[in-house]
Amino acid sequence: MRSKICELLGIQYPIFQGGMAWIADASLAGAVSEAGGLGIIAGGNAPKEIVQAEIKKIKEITDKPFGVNIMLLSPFVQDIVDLVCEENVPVVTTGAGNPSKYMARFKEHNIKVIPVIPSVALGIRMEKIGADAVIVEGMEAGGHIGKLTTMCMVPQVVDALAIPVIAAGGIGDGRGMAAALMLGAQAVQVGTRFLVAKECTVHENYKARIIKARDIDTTVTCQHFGHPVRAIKNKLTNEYDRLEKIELRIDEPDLVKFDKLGQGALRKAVVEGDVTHGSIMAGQIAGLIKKEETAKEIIESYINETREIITAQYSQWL
Ligand SMILES: O=C(O)COc1ccc(-c2c[nH]c(CNC(=O)Nc3ncc(Sc4ccccn4)s3)n2)cc1
Repeated sequence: MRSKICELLGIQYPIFQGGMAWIADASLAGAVSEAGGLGIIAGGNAPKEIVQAEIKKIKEITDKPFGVNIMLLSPFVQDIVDLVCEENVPVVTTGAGNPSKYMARFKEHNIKVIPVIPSVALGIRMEKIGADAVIVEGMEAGGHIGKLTTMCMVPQVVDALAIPVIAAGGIGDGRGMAAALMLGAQAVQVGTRFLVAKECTVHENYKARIIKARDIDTTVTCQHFGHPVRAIKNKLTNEYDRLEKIELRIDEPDLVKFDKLGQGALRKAVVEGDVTHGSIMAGQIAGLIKKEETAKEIIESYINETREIITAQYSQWL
């Protein structure tokens, strides 16, 4: 199962692992790349030396292609841009903002640049300034999200752009992957399913909450204040809801309260395992995920299920 994206990046399978902040380290990304997908190390909000250590680790784990995700809200974004150029990182994905100001620098260093886009308009702008492909991430995804769904945004971006589209958001098995390919995507990006990969180093409490999650267990906080984020409901999201109800009634809402509530929340869940007061960022597809598997088992199940659906089941509709 090869696509233009596989040729472009030199990967065996058209499956990216999402560069999830605080979560996507060399252990997870290295295992994904070794299994034939594109492992992606998270830049997140981390300083240069932390991300540099993960890049050096992944180069020891695999000689296959890998990527680094640059989260454009990070206070260290310029340092991470310098780092991916210095370390000859082959692929960069970007999120949570517009990477236009760094694009020339990436292209000078022959880096393949694949921005996450929340709309057709930004996709058109990214194509114009030289993006190699775009990741269309629907609001079904975990973490920081846009407003459109994967099902609606993918075909519209496919029609609007000539460069390849990678679909992300709500793709939890071969059914979602087959659907994304039918919508015109050349590959998929998977986040939530890789949270329960054996090589993922998130706290076991975090993994347990994903496995236990039902379809209705995620919610979106800060829809009106700052950056909308999807996570599993807990005391933290309840506190966000309480604050939002109060601040919505005020002419000049106090955004500092929301920043304070969110500070360190993801680390609290990922590292300390505090799934009551920490932020358990996860997508709506968490309800489909029932067990921990290796990255290799996850990737092979996506590929085998997608092949089965497109060859066997698809013909019944002809
Ligand atoms: O036109 C513009 O400037 C706006 O452009 C964009 C707006 C949004 C996006 C976007 C949405 N989703 C993504 C990719 N996904 C993500 O970036 N997911 C994330 N999860 C947790 C994160 S950590 C965080 C979260 C919020 C605040 C601070 N830190 S980042 N990019 C991309 C571009």
